Amino acid sequence: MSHGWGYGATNGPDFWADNFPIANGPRQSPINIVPKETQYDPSLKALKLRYDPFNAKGILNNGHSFQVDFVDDTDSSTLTGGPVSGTYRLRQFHFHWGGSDDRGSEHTVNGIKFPCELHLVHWNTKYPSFGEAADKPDGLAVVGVFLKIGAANPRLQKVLDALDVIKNKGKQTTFANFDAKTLLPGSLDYWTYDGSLTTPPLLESVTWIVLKEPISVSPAQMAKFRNLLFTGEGEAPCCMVDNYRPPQPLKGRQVRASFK
Ligand SMILES: NS(=O)(=O)c1ccc(C(=O)NCCc2c[nH]cn2)cc1
Ligand SMILES: [Cu+2]
Ligand SMILES: [Zn+2]
Repeated sequence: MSHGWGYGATNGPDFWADNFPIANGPRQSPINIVPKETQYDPSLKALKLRYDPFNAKGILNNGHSFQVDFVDDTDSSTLTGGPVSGTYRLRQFHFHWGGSDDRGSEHTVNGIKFPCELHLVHWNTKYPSFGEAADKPDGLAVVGVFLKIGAANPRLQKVLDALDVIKNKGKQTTFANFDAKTLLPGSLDYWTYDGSLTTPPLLESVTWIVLKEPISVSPAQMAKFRNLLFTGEGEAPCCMVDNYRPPQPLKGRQVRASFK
């Protein structure tokens, strides 16, 4: 992906508004979630995530994170229920992480940063494709999962073991037969709010569904994330770390909770 934006001192989040003025829009993401200020909404449905491992396709270093892409030409890996109506198809998942365990997540809870955050990206099948859905107010639904330091998470291992071959920007490899459901915590209790992509083009098209329960990751596993490079082969190497946007103004938005 050749794009000028990044997370560096001269092209990071503070500069994104220069080329993407929506960066200062009314429904930007991520946000700081203050549980005491969220509103329990009994009308919110349970989140229904049905993922078919057969849909996993490949894993790519796109120069700002790495993503696992899914075949999304049928309704075999979907998100339904929760705060959304209709059917959303899983397109990809990716992560954001820090250079050390004290930072890395995009959403924060009571101002607390987690070392890493997983995003499972889905698009609304009322539109013909991801590209068509990406700029519609109800086009995307992203499930956010916090990772907190603890015991090594065996479910992450297959993803982490693939990172050695996609160290540089633009590298990709096949990634078959992966069940993304194994990355989810035991509880699907969530907070939800209307937001945006957290990277340029920062489109205000995302219904955010942030799970309350984190999954675990060990320090050694975090080191594997930090082994990736923002840079392409032959360029001066720059470690892929701190690829997170800080929380954005709530601007009057309500954050609803699916649980008491
Ligand atoms: N962090 S997030 O809000 O979940 C998120 C999810 C998806 C995209 C996305 O599809 N971006 C458009 C095209 C592109 C450019 N570079 C790589 N993909 C960006 C951010
Ligand atoms: Cu890109
Ligand atoms: Zn993301």
